[in-house]
Amino acid sequence: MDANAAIALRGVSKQYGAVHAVTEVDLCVQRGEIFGLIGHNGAGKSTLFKMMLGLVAPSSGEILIDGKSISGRDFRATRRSLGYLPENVVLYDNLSGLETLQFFARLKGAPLNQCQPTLERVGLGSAGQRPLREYSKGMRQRLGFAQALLGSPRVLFLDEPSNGLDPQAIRDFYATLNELRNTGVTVLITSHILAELQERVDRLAIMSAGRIQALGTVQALREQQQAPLHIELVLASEADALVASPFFSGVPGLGVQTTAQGTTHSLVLTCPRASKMAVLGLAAQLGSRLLDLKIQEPSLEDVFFGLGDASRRAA
Ligand SMILES: Nc1ncnc2c1ncn2[C@@H]1O[C@H](COP(=O)(O)OP(=O)(O)OP(=O)(O)O)[C@@H](O)[C@H]1O
Repeated sequence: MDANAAIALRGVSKQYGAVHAVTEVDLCVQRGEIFGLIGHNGAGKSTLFKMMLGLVAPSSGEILIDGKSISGRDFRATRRSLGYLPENVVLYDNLSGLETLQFFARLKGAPLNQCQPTLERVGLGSAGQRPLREYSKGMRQRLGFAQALLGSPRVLFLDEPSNGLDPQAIRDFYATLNELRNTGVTVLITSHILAELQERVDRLAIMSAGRIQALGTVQALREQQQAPLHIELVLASEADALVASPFFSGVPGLGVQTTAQGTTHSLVLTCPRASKMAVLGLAAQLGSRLLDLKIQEPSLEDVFFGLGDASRRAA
């Protein structure tokens, strides 16, 4: 167990009666990492978050945040350096955005003069005086993010933070996370929008039925799973003839599909990683018949579904 890590878990489990919400989780998140946690509904992500925050006691196992045990006496001080955006943040409609942040700042012991700059940081600078009943869903979510940022946390736990955000707001949100990461802040984030996480996390864990099924960078997970690549060959002449010919038949495990759009014909090859160079070598032999070549890595969604039924199981 790495006591220098921002977050270290060993053998962490949580049972609610007969329900095994989290089972034997080992995890280590380094300082300054943006770490994603994905999994089906009921996989145990929120429970894991709540245990790391000290809000729910583990049934067994050990959790260190910044080297401090969450069950230790000095965890109260560590807790002040944590920020949490819950999946459903409860807000009071009659308070303004600024009053809401001031309320959370008092609870957290954060300086009140951080509230207005934090509102500005999440793009709500001019909406601070308006009551929350006038806020849109996305504005509420930004305000939830703002309260998580109060007190300049060293570790941020964000449970589905981009819910209800428009594309520009999602960009702004991740730009803020990158700025925070550059100052050494550690970010744990859950999302069901895998395409959004794919380019934005340093590493991630895939949870299923309370357990971590896979862990690593997106690229490492692709390789672990041996998820196939898609290689598209755009051809000058009709592709069908090429499929009929034994051109690619020597490459093991290759799936071949033809597509046609107007006068352009393409071959889409589903290619095992190990056969990539063999396919590229053959493609080079097509000479001027090959107009273009596109290689598409499997998406995080492909990796997720590649884990089989377990990754899709709902509670
Ligand atoms: N307070 C509780 N009492 C009993 N069971 C609970 C409690 N909280 C969670 N569970 C159960 O623990 C399991 C994990 O739930 P959890 O909320 O951690 O999943 P999740 O991965 O966050 O799901 P989602 O993606 O739907 O938010 C589920 O079976 C859930 O019903």
